[in-house]
Amino acid sequence: MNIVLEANALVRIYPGVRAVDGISFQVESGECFGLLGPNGAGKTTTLEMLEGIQTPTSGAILYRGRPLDRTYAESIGIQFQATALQEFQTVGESLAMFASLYRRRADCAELIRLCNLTEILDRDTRKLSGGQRQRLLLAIALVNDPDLVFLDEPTTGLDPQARRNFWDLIETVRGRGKTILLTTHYMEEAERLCDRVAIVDHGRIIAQGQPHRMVQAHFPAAVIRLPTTAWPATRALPPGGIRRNERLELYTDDVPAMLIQLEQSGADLTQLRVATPNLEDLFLKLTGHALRS
Ligand SMILES: Nc1ncnc2c1ncn2[C@@H]1O[C@H](COP(=O)(O)OP(=O)(O)OP(=O)(O)O)[C@@H](O)[C@H]1O
Repeated sequence: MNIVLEANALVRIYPGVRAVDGISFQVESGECFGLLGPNGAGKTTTLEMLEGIQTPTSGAILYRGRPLDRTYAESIGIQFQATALQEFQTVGESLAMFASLYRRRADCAELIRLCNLTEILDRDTRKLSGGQRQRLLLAIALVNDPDLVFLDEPTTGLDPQARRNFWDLIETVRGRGKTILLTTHYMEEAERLCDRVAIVDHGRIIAQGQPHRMVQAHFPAAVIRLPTTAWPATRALPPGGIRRNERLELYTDDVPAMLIQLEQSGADLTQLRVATPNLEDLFLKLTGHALRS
């Protein structure tokens, strides 16, 4: 296992807030590692410590086995949640300006192709759509050809199509051997992009591992959902059945047997849905509250 980045018992206390409360994980070379959690969980604060922008209150960070030093900034690329772009600059000028800040540089023409910026190179950066802006910010994060790339909620605010396009782009970047550490509060994003995720809540990691394995470890293979009105009011719920947000949920490894049982109980199956449990279900199970409020 080739560990690129290591967070050991990181703590960050702001006045009155324990934003990060003892977070530890390791990021392996070439993987996409995700910090998944709701707003305010402490993801950005954790990322900023790992980027060398914030100093931990306590704990240690190692890059390739050593404490962060002055050369670290040359090895990493950062896509911030909000980057102020210089006004009155085009996309091309903006990229060139950021490139000039580094000794090590990516091939700019290649970067422009990769991030699909060719058509908008001469556009004023204030006139970009959400997706175009994120592609430019990713190009800026890659401008020094970093080994390790930090993406802080890279698709927040994008429409579903732009989000999917951006996921493809992140996968291409990862396919080129970059190690990626991203934060997200989108479960689908973590499941689609991340080799491993750490689920963060109230400044702590409550579970970490490969998304599908984490879900498998906590749930049977399927979840059957019915409106609560579909269940006969006078009958007790089947074993393991739970009521949640006007819905009845039944987790099972044997869907046909459960369907027979439901039918025999007199349940109305017309609006029945069968789904595979996911990270969102896991978050709810572990914390008692939803990932997205
Ligand atoms: N500079 C600061 N001063 C005081 N409190 C802060 C500061 N920055 C963050 N916090 C608090 O620390 C906690 C964690 O915030 P953080 O931004 O790291 O969470 P997050 O998971 O990244 O959420 P978001 O998705 O909203 O960015 C929150 O309670 C937040 O209000």
